[in-house]
Amino acid sequence: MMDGRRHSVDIPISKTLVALRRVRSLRDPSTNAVSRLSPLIDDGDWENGSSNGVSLSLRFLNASHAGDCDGGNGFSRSNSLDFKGQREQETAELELEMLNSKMNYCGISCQEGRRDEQLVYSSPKQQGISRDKSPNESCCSIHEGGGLDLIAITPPCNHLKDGELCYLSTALRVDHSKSDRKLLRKNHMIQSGVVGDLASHLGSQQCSARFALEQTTQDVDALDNHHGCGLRSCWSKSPRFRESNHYSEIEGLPLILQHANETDLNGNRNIRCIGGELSPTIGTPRSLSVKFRPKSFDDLVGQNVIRKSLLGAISRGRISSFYLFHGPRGTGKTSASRIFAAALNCLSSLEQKPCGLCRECVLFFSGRNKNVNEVDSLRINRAEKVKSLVKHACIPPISSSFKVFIIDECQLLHGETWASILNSLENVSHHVVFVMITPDLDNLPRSAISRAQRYHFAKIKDADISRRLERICVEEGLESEQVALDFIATRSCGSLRDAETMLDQLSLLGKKITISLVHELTGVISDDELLDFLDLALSSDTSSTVIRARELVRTRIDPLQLISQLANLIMDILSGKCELGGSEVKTGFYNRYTSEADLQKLSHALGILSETEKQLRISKNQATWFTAALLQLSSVEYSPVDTNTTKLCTPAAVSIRDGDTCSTSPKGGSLEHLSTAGQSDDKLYRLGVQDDHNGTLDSIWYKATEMCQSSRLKTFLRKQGKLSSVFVSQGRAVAELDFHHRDYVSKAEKSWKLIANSLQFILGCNLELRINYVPSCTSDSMYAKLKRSSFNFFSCSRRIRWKSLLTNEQGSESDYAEYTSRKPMMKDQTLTCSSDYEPRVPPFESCHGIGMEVLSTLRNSEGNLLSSGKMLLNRPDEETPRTYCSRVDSGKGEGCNYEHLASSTLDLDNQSDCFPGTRWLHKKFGSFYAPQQKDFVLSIPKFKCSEICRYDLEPFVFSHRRPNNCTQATEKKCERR
Ligand SMILES: Nc1ncnc2c1ncn2[C@@H]1O[C@H](COP(=O)(O)OP(=O)(O)OP(=O)(O)O)[C@@H](O)[C@H]1O
Ligand SMILES: [Zn+2]
Repeated sequence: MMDGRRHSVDIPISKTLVALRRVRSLRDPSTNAVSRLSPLIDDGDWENGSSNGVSLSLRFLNASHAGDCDGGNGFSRSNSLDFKGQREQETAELELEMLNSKMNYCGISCQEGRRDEQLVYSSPKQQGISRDKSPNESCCSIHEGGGLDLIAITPPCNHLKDGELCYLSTALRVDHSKSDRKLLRKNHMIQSGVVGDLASHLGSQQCSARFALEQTTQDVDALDNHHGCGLRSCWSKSPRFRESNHYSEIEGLPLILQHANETDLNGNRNIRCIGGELSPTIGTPRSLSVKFRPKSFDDLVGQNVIRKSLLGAISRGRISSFYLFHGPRGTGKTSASRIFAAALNCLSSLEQKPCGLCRECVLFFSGRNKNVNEVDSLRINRAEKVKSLVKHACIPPISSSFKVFIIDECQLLHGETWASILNSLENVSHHVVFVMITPDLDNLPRSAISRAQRYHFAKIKDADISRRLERICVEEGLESEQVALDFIATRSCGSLRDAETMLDQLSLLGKKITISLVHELTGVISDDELLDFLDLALSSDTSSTVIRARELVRTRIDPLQLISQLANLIMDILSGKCELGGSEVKTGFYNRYTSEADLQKLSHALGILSETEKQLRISKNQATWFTAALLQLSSVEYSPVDTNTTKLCTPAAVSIRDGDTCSTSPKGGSLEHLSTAGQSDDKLYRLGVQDDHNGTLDSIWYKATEMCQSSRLKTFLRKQGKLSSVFVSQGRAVAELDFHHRDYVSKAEKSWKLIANSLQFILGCNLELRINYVPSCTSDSMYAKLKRSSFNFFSCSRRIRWKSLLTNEQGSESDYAEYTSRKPMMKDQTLTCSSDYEPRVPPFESCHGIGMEVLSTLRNSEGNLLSSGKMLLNRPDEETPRTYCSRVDSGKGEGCNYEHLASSTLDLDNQSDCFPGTRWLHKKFGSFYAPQQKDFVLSIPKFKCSEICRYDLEPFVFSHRRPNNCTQATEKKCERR
């Protein structure tokens, strides 16, 4: 064993002597550690290794050191994993690469005892390649015709214990001859690479040998640190690394991002994990999320299917050339892409990849693997850049199995860039893999999406996030309350990065992470406080509610935040997420709100809050809106008949229409009394109606017409029009304006905007205006009936409803269709569809898919509400989308096909082309199903219907829950979607 370790190096003698001197000069003054080398060097044999060189063989001092290192079987018994299997090919590739680049290249390899061999690479100028095969010898050999200084250091591995890593480092000093330097400069090549990194792992013993050879125009030190091997004390510096990157060097621009710091950290941390030690060179990570970035698939939280699928692809060797990782932010897409890249090149024969030990892994995690590139998606938008990238991609990888391009935020790529990359996919080598990452799949070209293997990174479950935070707290030595971590998890909306960032911030406070601390930091109130507050708001104690609301707003809480907290809380209650138990406040609350009526009250409250949330976003006077909304919460009363509908066209309304001032407009009364006759169960209330109006419809109409600039119009409206009803409910008014002639209706519609604005001004709240044709001879009861069966969805104005009123009392859809106006009712209007939601089983269909009731509101370009309605969407499956809508004013669960409804209410000339009803809805809503997520946002792109009118659709905000009667089969469908 004494001679068992022998590093044989062939170098010119003159250079060798210089090298020796340099070795001594490299003594670490703090530890004097280089002195350990002296015996090695002293013990070295100088041999003539080639015709014009000298071979330097270095032996381990004694066999026991080596034995310590390899567990008694010699270092040569190291397990080099797959490294051997690929070495020959790689060797050839490396040689080729080096020869091509006219570089002198030195190779060092560490071998198993069975197949010890010495690989030496040299440029054509060099005198030869020596292969020295001597069992039980670990050799380093270098030929360098042009002059080479070499220092070989073999640390005495006498401190190794089981499970520790031992790094055998070889430091080489390479001086190129002047001519070589010139050559290098000429070629603008700076080459560095690790020729041989061998990590060995055998049983409980881990012994990793790492050889680094870096060849640059300057001196290069390849260093490694480790406790136990004493190398850390030998070399106090971290490895100096000069990135080699053909692509960026060719371009002169660093298109390929190298996260030097981060990957360094990664690398060090990875080594630390394996070896169980902290690297002394590690800098302090900038954040917890950087520090705890997953390094293996096992570290990836909550993405099990993706992990299995990617590992399966690797183990079966079925690697696609184009992957697309998409999903919400902070869910691990970037991390997974890096792990995948590492796993693709990992040399381990084990299933678990990346192993973190093999040469490729070590290179990768130290950020030195030139075959894994992160590309700046903005920069490659330039034609020449993408061309160059594609060119680079066409060159097969040299030393690794795969060349991987990771393009983050690929939604920023231009169409031409996509085209170039996609076109190149067929030409690139089988060993090139593109991993595109985006949080926004909708903004990618269809051609890209369809060609990629897509992986959706779902939001991470709160429980998983909480567990991860707990682990981080343990590792970081942070004291924390479980409930605080749970709260952070809930607040982070499925993004682990958000959660980690919040934890990071909290950790800076240097205190135990408690729930109150979290509340303080995030500016929210606790659940108990919130429940108390909700309780108060739902009670009729107006003054206490206002006082408390003011208090909260004045102190610390943002109204918008509070509204959304309240909405979330109500949603949790309605969905049964808040279970009985917990604090006293909670129990008390749940005990009080158990009946159907209470739940309805809550769902009404949810509607109000959601509406208010929208108002708050655009309002400067948030506190007022906030308080007004709170006061509305208590106004909602349970109506067992139909609590979800706003009564617009009821017999009561007819009586109002007739100016039943007794019941509709008491003296000096306010609008809240206008329509209460016969509907005591639906308490309507007034919002902002000015008191100087006497409240009668006639007076309102008079005031409104007063505002008309044109006297002709004023006269016309006063003479022919009649304000038949005004209802104010939940902060918005619905006004019905009747005309006895169709031509008048048309004329009035031309000025609908003006009328709506005037009424809005008078009433002081949002308004939905309906212009109706009512034949003068229609009786009240008939009128009421007809109105009840009319459709009022998306209506900003109505015109002829029933032509044959006198002959056909009931009317029919064909009548309706026949007399629906063929002219656009709105021009250049902005239609804003905002949605609330209430999962409801379609009343007219059994639940095939997901039923969802959507409250859609129509606003004008000023943001004022013109119309609102509820529609019930039910999409049974992908192939046969069916969308239904229930009429807002029917109240009986009547539904109609949306296509019909859309065309009828929107009154378009050519509905099939311009507004293809169901198809439109399907197109717009088709992508919004994300049942696995509780809340999601649907962004609807601008929808243009150029010939008829313009409708801009604002983003929808949905919260989705499944209908109660969703069967198991349906559930499965839901899941799939
Ligand atoms: N699934 C996960 N498992 C473990 N850690 C995660 C996971 N997702 C996110 N993280 C944490 O969040 C940080 C950021 O993750 P990553 O960059 O991979 O997310 P991303 O989905 O790519 O986000 P973005 O779309 O914003 O780029 C990681 O460093 C890690 O600490
Ligand atoms: Zn590996």
